[in-house]
Order: sequence, then structure tokens, then C-alpha cells
Amino acid sequence: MSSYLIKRARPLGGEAADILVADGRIASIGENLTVPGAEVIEADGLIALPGLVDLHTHLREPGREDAETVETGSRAAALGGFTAVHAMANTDPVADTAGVVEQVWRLGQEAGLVDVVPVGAVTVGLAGERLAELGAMADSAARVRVFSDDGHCVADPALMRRALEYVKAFDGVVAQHAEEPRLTLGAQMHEGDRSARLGLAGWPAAAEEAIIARDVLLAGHVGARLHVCHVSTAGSVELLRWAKARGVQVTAEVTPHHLLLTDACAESYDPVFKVNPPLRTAEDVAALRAGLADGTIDAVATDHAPHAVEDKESEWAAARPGMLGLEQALSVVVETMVETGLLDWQGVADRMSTRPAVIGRLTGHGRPLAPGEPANLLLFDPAVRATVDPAALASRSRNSPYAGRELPGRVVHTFLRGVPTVTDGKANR
Ligand SMILES: NC(=O)N[C@@H](CC(=O)O)C(=O)O
Ligand SMILES: [Zn+2]
Repeated sequence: MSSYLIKRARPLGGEAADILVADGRIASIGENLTVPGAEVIEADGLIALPGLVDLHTHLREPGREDAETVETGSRAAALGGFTAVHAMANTDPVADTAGVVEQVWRLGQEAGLVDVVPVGAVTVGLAGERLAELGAMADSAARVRVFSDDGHCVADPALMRRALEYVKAFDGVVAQHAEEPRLTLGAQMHEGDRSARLGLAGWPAAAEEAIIARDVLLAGHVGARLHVCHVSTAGSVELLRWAKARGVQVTAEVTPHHLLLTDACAESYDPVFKVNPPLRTAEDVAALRAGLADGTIDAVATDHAPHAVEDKESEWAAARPGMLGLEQALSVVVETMVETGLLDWQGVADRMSTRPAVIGRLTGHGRPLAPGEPANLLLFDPAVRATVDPAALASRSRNSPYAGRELPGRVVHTFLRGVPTVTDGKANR
């Protein structure tokens, strides 16, 4: 196995240091290291971070390989600085059996660019009626710990309670897509003045908040772990703060797009901005940033949701919800959280690597940059600014909400267990 000597990188944005990667691990970190035979990577000005971990990626395989595959999504992830991604269960067939989660896990190993960690469905076929075989998925080769019907809410409170009781036995977590379906029938965007004016049916904040309020009460009662997907409203942040203060084992994620964009994007009627939960108001964005900064929201998760052109080119009401996220996630977090002074680089590592790895109970990811740790890391150039060109993305889909937008920074190198998956901004497979 090759060894790499990364010269003058700035671990977590601190003082420049050399990082030696050998035998898949960080062998040493120090000043002026010289190692015969090691390949030298000049990293002046580049920030070294632990490899990012995504709790919420839609890879679309099996079933919609025209929109994304495990391989194309893995490439997008590596280019975004990720070394592990959780693959959501809303595939076709649904990932609700040991067989399907093992298939996704194996495809990820074959692609070899990131660790693809399958999420298991909570209910059979995501239908919200019967629990799937959670234990069999947990015991499978894929070692599933995160269970979610994402795309759908586990709306039945008794079923949600039973899911929480079940996953508790193996320290799993239920990741809830919080949407009371009876309050979002036909919904197209955030419900407010703007939806009324644009003539689009609204998705009220209360539809998300009602489920979060219910679920933190259930999680507290059962004593099990709950994770809330893509939190989008100021009220949700308040509820999470309340629940955490009372000792409920609840964690939450926010997406890059909910940290940057608002419902004003719907004025264009461009379906690229249609997403669940919808883009909210500027006040919500401010509350989400504050909640991520103070740790009420634990993690950033992309909700990378590739869609084929025909599913996104129609008029707004007919388009599918969802937007790409993997390749620009770190740049959006830098723009919204670092350049605003809300998070430092240690905070970025915590919210995008350490905490998601802990929530997913992953070993070997989210570890500090320290000798002896697995060499899962990325090198980021914060000085460049580039305009996003959807045609240049590695994803098989093109539905980026950042098209034409200038964003800060670029992932230059990514390493997965000491193997370079991205070199000079290009994927190696
Ligand atoms: N976020 C979305 O708008 N869509 C996701 C499902 C989801 O994350 O809810 C998808 O699978 O396309
Ligand atoms: Zn969702």
C-alpha cells in the first residue's frame, strides 16, 4: 500500500503541519517530516478535515439507475469530501429486507469510493402499516443501525412507538421524516404569504412540528434513540431544545439547502427548488443556523435527492421534490456557517463528521485527525470561489439548486482508509 506525505496542511484550520498516511492510517503528524518513498502532496493553505459522513443520501439503486447509481453517487460523495454515506431506503425494491440492504452494501464496496451504509426501512414497502424485519437487517452483513421510511413519515403513533422499542434492543435509531400527512395533502411549498400569492398549496410548519413534538414524547417514554431528518423550521429547533433539556435521546440534522435558501426561490417557479420539507422563511434559516451553531441541531446531512430530467422539467406541481447536495455541501456550510462566524473548522468537523458517525454508530469514521486513526480525511482549499455548473457534476442527475451560484472553496483531495479517492479535484475511479 502506498504512503503519502501531505506537506503543510492546516489540520482543522490550525497551524500548518505535515501528515503522513501509511498502511491506511495516519502514521504521524508533525513539522518538516521527511519519509523516503512516500508520495508528496503539497497542501499549502489547504485545510485538513476528517472525512465527511452523510446521514441522508438517496442513491436510487436499485430501481432508478437513470437518476443515480451507487457508483455515480459514491463519486459525487467522494468529490464532496465524504468517506461514508447512509443510503436511504426509498429505492425500488424498498430496502426493507436483509437481502436488499446487503445488495446496496455490496455495491458500495465494489464502487470503493466511500463506505455506503444502508438505511433500513421502518415499515414494509414504506407503507406505514407493518414493521419491516428490523432485527434481520441489523444482523445482516450491512449491520444496519439507522432505520427510516424517509420520503414518508411513520405517521401511526403506535407503530412509531413499536419501532422505537424494537431498535432500542440493538442501539439502533429511528430517523423520522417529520411530516403529518393529513396536513400536507397536495402541498407544494412553505405555507405562508408567499404560497398564497403564488397560488401554490402550502406545507405548514406545524405539519413538521406536530410530528417532532409527538416523537420526542414517544422517544422519552420508550427510552430509545430518535433522529429527526431535515429539520426546517424555527419551531422545530425550539422543540428539539426543549426535548434535549429534558434528557430525551434525540438528535437532528439540517440540510445545506435549508441553511442557505428560502421560499423566495419559489418565485421563479423553477422546479429545481421544489423539495420536502420545503424551503422556509429567512427567520427559519436564521434559527436553523443558530441551532446548528449551539448544537441543538447535531449534524448537517445532504438529503442528496437526484431526479431524472423528466421528473424535474415539468411545471412545479408535477415535478418531484428533491435536490442534489453531495458535491456542494461543504461549500454551502462554509458560506453559511464559517464565513458568518457561526462555526469554526472544528465545529464543521464535529457537525459533518464526528456527530453523524456517532449517530450512525459507525466505527472508523468521524475520528480525530491523530496518529493511529484510520486515514479518512479531506483537504479543502478555502481560498478559491467557483460557479456551480450542473453539467460538470459527477452525479447522474442535474437538479442542483446551486446552478450558476458562486460558492466558496473546493475539495482538492479525499482519502478513504489511506487510499486517494479524489486527487486534484478529480475522482480516481
Ligand atoms: N427530500 C425530497 O424532497 N425528496 C427525497 C425524499 C425525502 O428526503 O423526503 C427523495 O427521495 O427524492
Ligand atoms: Zn425526507
